[in-house]
Formats: sequence, C-alpha cells, structure tokens
Amino acid sequence: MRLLASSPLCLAVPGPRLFSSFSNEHSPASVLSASKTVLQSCAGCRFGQRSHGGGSLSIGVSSRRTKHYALDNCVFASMADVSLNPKVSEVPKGEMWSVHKFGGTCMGTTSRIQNVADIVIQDSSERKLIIVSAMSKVTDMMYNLVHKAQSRDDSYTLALDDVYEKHFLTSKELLDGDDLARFLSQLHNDISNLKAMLHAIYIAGHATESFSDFVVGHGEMWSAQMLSYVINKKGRPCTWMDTRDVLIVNPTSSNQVDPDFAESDRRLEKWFARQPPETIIATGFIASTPQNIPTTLKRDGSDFSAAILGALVRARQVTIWTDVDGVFSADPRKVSEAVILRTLSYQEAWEMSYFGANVLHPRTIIPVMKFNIPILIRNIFNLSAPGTMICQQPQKESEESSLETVVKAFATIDHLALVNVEGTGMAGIPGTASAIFGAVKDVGANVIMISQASSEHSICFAVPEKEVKAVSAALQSRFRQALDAGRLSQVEIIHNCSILAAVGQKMASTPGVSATLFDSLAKASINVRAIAQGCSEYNITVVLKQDDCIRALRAAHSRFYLSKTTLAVGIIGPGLIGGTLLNQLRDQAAVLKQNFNIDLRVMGIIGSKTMVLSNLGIDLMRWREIQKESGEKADLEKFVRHVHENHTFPNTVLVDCTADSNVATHYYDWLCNGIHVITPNKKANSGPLDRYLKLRTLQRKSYTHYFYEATVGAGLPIISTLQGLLETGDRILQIEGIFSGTLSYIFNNFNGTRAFSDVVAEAKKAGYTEPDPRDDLSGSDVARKVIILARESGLKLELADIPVRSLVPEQLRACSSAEEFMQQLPNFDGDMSRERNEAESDGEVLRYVGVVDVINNRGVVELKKYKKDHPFAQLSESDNIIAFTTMRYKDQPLIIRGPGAGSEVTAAGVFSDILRLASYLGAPS
Ligand SMILES: NC(=O)C1=CN([C@@H]2O[C@H](COP(=O)(O)OP(=O)(O)OC[C@H]3O[C@@H](n4cnc5c(N)ncnc54)[C@H](O)[C@@H]3O)[C@@H](O)[C@H]2O)C=CC1
Ligand SMILES: N[C@@H](CC=O)C(=O)O
Ligand code: NA
Repeated sequence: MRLLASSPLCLAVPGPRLFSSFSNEHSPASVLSASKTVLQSCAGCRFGQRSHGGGSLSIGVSSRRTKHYALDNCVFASMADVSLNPKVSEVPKGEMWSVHKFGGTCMGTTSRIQNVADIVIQDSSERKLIIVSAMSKVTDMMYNLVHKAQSRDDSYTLALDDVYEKHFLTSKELLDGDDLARFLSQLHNDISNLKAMLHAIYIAGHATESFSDFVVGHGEMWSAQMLSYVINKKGRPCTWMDTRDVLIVNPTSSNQVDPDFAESDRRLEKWFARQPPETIIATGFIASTPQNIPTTLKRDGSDFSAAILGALVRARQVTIWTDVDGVFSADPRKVSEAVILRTLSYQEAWEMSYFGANVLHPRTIIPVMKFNIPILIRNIFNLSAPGTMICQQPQKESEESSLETVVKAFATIDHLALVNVEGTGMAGIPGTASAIFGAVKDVGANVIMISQASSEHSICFAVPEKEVKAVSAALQSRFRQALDAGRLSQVEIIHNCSILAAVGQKMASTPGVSATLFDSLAKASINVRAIAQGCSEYNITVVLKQDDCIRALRAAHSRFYLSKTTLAVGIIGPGLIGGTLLNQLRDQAAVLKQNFNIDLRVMGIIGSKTMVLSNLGIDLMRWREIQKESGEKADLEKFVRHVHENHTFPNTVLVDCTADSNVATHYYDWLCNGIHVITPNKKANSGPLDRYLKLRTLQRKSYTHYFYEATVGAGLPIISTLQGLLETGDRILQIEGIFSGTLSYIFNNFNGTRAFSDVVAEAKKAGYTEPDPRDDLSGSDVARKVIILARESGLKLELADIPVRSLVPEQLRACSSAEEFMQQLPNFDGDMSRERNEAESDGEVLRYVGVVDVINNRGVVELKKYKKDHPFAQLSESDNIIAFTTMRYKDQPLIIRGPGAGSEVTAAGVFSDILRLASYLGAPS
C-alpha cells in the first residue's frame, strides 16, 4: 500500500486487477509509476469536485470517519462523511416535490440549457428535484476517451481536449464572474485528473468497469453544475447533487443494477442535513455501489435516476423531458398516422418498452409505480404538446370502452426466427418443455415468445435470428434419440419472422379485440404464423413473416385508430370513366373521411403514355395539371409496385378503367399479391373461360377482393342483384334485357327524324359508347355482358359461343381507327333506315337485346322487333332494362331499369365498389 502524501484524504491500494493486462514489456517500475499517477489524479478529481460543487469540505479527518471509494482494487477515501453534518435531518417527502429529468438533447447547447433553466423556474412546486444527463454526445465522447486510452490510441488526449473545449465554451456563454471562475477551475481540475487517469489506462491497456464509469460520469457532473449556476444566476437558489453520494445500487449479473432503496434513503437523509435550497440539480446516470464504488445505472440511466429519486422523495410527478411529443401508438417511421397517446398505464408502458418502443425502460417504471407516482413524457421543443402521462389506469378511460382505448399501441420486433418442436411423443410427457427450454438456456438464447397448443403436439417459440443456429443445434443434439425414434417428428426453423404486438391493459376485459386484430390482418392478406397471449392480456403477440410486418402493423393500427379504413388507390386509364371517378373521389373524399372513417388516397394514376405517382396521395384538385406537368413515362410494373408498396397504407386497390385486355391479364397476379381489383372493364370476365375460372376461384378462396359491378348495366345493381339471388338459394332461369346503353340510346332515338350515323355520333358524344363504337355496334359489348351474366349464373360459355348480330357494315369492320369508322358510317345509313322502316310498318320498334338462357345453357345477342307497348319499347336515353326470371321470380320477373351507360353513372358504379371494399375491410357500414 502506498500512502499518497500529496493528499491527506486519499488512500490508495494499487491492486493487481487494474494492471493485470500489462504486457511484459512494461517494467515493474513503470507500472508502479502509472499506478501512482492514477492515484494522485484521483485524489484531486473526486474530492475536488465535491469541494467546488458541494460547498463545505473538512480536511484532515480521522481514519475512523474516512470512508472509501474503491475503484476495483484502487481505494479512495470518500468525502461523503466528512462533508456532511453528522446530524441526520428528515428529508421532506411527498406532494411538494416535482421531479424533472432533462436528457442530453435538452442539455445540448447553451440556449437549450437556458431553456431548461426557464422550465425549472416556471414550475411553481414547493420543491424541485432536477435530474440532468450529460450534454448531448458527451457520454459517447467520454466512453470514447476510455476506449482510445485502453486501445493505446494516444489521440485520447486530443479527444479530451474536445471534451474540455465543449464545456469551456458552453460555460463561457452561460456563466460569468465568480460562477464562471469556479466552474472553470473545477473543469480544469477535473480534466487534468482525467488526463492522468486516462494516461494510466493507456499504459495499462485496460480499464475496469469502475474506472470507465468513473470517467464517463463527469459529463453529468459538469452539466448539473452548469445548470445549477444558471438557475442561481436567474435569482433562484439552487444547489447540485452528486448522486453518487445518494443513489446506492447493486450490480446484477445482466448488466443492470438494483437500487438499494433503504440505503439510498439513509444517504439522502444525510445529504439533506445540508439543508439545501428548494431546487436541487442532480446528476443522472451515476450512482455508487454499497462499497462506494462509482458505477452507472446503465442504459437509460438518467430516466432511472429520476424514477428512483422521485420514489425516494415520493414526488407528486416525474416529468421526463425529451425531443418527441410523447409515446406514439406505433412507430411513426412505420405508421405515418400514429398518434400520441395521452395516457398509458404503467403496465402498458412496460409492455411497449419491452417491444422496443421508444418509451421508458421497464425498470424505470418500477420505482414510481410502487408509490403511484405519474410519469409525464414531454417534448422540450414543443411545449404546447401535452405529452403522455404514464400512471395507474386513468379513471376516465375505464368508463369508455372504445377499441382505441382498449388497444393502446402496436409494436414490432424484427429479425426473429420461429422454432417449432413437433411430435406425438410430447403429449402428456411432463418435462418436455423444460428439456426444450433447458437446451435453449444452455446456449444463452433469449426466448421472446412461446406458444403451445393444448394438444401438446408442438411447442413453438421465437428467438432472435442470430441465436437460432445455436438453438437448433442444441435441440437436435438434446432430442437426437427422440427424433431418431420418431417420438419427435421435427425441429423446424422458420426464418425471417417478426413479432407484432398489440398492447392494451383493457384487452383483458373487452370482447372482440383479438377478433378485430386478426380480421384486420386477414383482410390485409397477412398470414399469421404463431400467436401468444398471456392471461394478464396486456398484449397479444402475433408472429408473422418479416416482409409482411410493416403492412400488418399498418393494417392493425388503422383498424384501431382514427382512419379506420385506409385504402391506397391506383387508377389505371384516366379516360372518360377513370377521369370522372377521380373527380368524384375528389368531391367526396372529405365526407368519407369525416363521416365514414374511410381514407382513400390515390397514390398513382397511369394512362397509356404517362403516369403520376405520389407517396402521400395525389392532389385530386389538380390531377390533370400534375399529370401534364410532372407525368413520367408509363410503366405498369413500376406503377403497381409503387401503389402497393411505397406508402403507409395496409390495403391497396387497383381500379382498371381501361378497356384493355392486356391490363386484365394482370388481375390474377395482383390478387395473388393481396391487391384488390375493381373494374368496369369487361375483358377479364368475358375473356378465355379457363382464365376467368382461375380468377374467380382465387377470388373465392382469398380475402382479396375483385369487384366488377360496372361491367354490366354501368352503375345499375345488376351483378350484385344476381349474386344476391344466387347466394340466397334462388335459381336463375333466364336473364333477358337491353344491356347496351349505346344501342338503347340509338334505337330509342332512331325514329326516322335523323340519320343512323348521326344518332351513333350523339351516343358517342354522350359518353355511352366504348372507346371504339364498333364494339357496341358489332354486338360484342353486349355479348361480353351476356357472357359475364351467364358465367355468373354458372354457365361455362366462351364468347365465341354467343351468336351475335353485328350492326357494323361489312366494309367498315377493317377500318383502322374509330375516327375513320365514324367518318365512313354515313355511307351506310340507308341499310339501317330500311330495317327500321320495315319494323315501323308492322307497328314495331327495333331493340338490341341479349338473352342468357340458363335452362338451355346458351346465350344470344340479337336485333329484335317489339310491339310498341312492350316494356322494351318504353325506354329512353341510355336506359338498360334487365329482367331476371328465376324460381322465385317466375311469373313476374325481377326487373331493373335505368341508365346503363354514361360517365357519371358508370364512375359511380365503380366508386360504390370501392366503398364496398372499404366496408369489407372494416369501415362502418
Ligand atoms: N362509357 C361507359 O358508359 C361505360 C364504360 N365502361 C367501361 O369503362 C372502361 C373505360 O371506358 P371509357 O372511360 O369510356 O374509355 P376511354 O377510352 O375514355 O378511357 C380509357 C383510358 O384508358 C387508357 N388506356 C388504354 N390502355 C391503357 C393501358 N394499357 N394502360 C393505361 N391506360 C390505358 C386510355 O388512354 C384512356 O385514357 C371500358 O372498359 C368500358 O367498357 C363500362 C360501363 C359503362
Ligand atoms: N358502351 C357500353 C358502356 C357500358 O358498358 C354501353 O353502351 O352499354
Ligand atoms: Na352494374
């Protein structure tokens, strides 16, 4: 043992551990000299700080009253006893205390420190205990010093200069006069002590944890002192507390510490014997062991300091100041619509932090929870935000029971693997679970969730992906015999999994929560691999594919919060119908959002040449201008990828408003990928039968929807009526009607007063015709509708099976464009006039009709003559009329009549399919 003459207060024993990693090249003499330097430097640093910051310092104590601060085997005499009045006074406790904790960001600059001082002063509580972290980045800088020194990187001296510079400059800006002089003298002293200590570490090539903790803790000491001076300068008496004198903790095995409340309480009482003023600035993060060895509270240490001190003084409230508005309902980087939670119960906060949400560390909650002290999380940069209160389940909320208050938040953990141990030999055999988890424990893996069905044939659990290899090997080896004998069938590893957890204390007592959660996942086409829910029911944990995780998070979040149903919409073909639909969406969006909780966002519009994409939703007031100004080259694959993946919505719908068969060929893949499809385009349902059947089979077995109401009768409810009849058990006998708005208009208006071609031109102008009117006149549009209804009714017909009477003159069938056809059509007006006149002379009218004859398994499209009093003769404009003859509607057919073409009614038919989808996805009906 060496007694250091330079300081009567410091006793030091250089121990073997400190220098144990010295290499042979160091002579014993250099070791000794290094240890001496460390010890001398320590003599000043610890006690010097105290004398400057804490006030009285008695020197020359008797050995009986000298305590020891030991840094491993290096023992330092403590100032604790000598500086305190031996008379122990009662610590005032209770409601009068308000505790605030300011993190490093809050203490980041001079203006922020001033701001912190103002917040402290504005708090009108009788007593204030303020816990501060080191200035931002300082803790890292301090760790870096130790790291450099022990790696024998001599740039630690430059790094130490940076530390000095940062505090020197900050204090110069904040303080003046005696305060500045005192602080700088202290700083100078500390830095030279640190320099000596780091030098010793450099020589030793090793720093023990205590040394490291001791070095690092200086950041908090300086920030606490500076803030204390600033508050004093503003006229509020204030002192600072070195929490190593008060907070006593026992390190545990898992890089954590357990507070010793009884001893801390005793030390706090001693500390209060100083009769400090009402405002105390305490160092966060640092503490001592019962042997007075400096230590830290490890991760999130300052929050923990605040919680322990808050509990020790039984504070009214602990406010944690940070740089976010509070605790979000989900990670806002993943869910842009995440909301700030006003309240969380202790247990909910606990669960959230376990799942990696940026809340408090669970251990931070324990001390305050014991005394029912609320923790308020507030944003120092946004004082208008009320923050999140973590407290016992608030009274007000327990009265409400909406799903939003029941499920508070969602969290995720990525990079997991699921281990499934399966076999008939597990059931009813006690000890299987113990053997499995014993093997897992032996390799030190962390089990994140466990699930076992009551049949006991399998146990599955999630572990971090990086640990699964070892787990798998351990299980294979542990159960080799059982696997060989077939008692266990497999140890299966499912890689790339994530956990999604729904957190909420009241889930336990509210029916329907898990149903809603799983429904939202099913509707977003998310496959759930495993489920766990403890009987405390603070969280429901779902394991799913990592690729699905963000979508799952969004689907669940949007189901429980605010916009109940959010839908990303991609519009393909912004022509007449697509364009009208976009305008209708524009006009109705706000109402849907406000009154129906449906948030429709058009994330992309693609035409045949250009497309526009948006991450937040295209401004529908200006979609045409945007398309013109910033449209990029159309690329359907890129478009689909963007609309489906590049945004924050869980559900995607593509609305095909083209008449293109090629676009229709993609529906199957889109549906397979969980993209809903809505269309007025008849090409898919009237295309090749095998493709149609494949599509419908897929539609029926998935939760992804395919709606096509506007393919027949435009906005008239034809498809849904037919489906309703079939689903309720009716049998269709025949569907007969006028299915073409164009041909209806033409024959309603072709009354001898104008030429046939003029009436066709009028129908085109009115927006009734297909992009190419020959599709109407040829009867192929009607034939497609007949096929669609026939297939819906169960007939397996191809388009070619339908005999069609075409009204396109033979000579014009080969015209290269619709325009050329329209130009030439007047040349053939005579033919149609003759036919019309013949009917007229018989007292009849011409009507273009389609028939689905279910009984005879056929369809027909023909131009027929009807008596003038026949219902088909009574139509006007673009009216469709469709008569369903069924077993239930046998004598009197069910008739639907109304406009069967035109932009507004057709777009509205498509729009109502979108709303039907929203309601299937959970929007209120
Ligand atoms: N007009 C009506 O009353 C009714 C129309 N429909 C159907 O609505 C659909 C649209 O009809 P309209 O709007 O009248 O036609 P339109 O010709 O005005 O619009 C179609 C749009 O799709 C675009 N387009 C074509 N191929 C494309 C591709 N591969 N990718 C992206 N864009 C493409 C075109 O450039 C055009 O802008 C058709 O399938 C039609 O049968 C259904 C019921 C009634
Ligand atoms: N061109 C069609 C439009 C609706 O499908 C028609 O005229 O009916
Ligand atoms: Na319809």
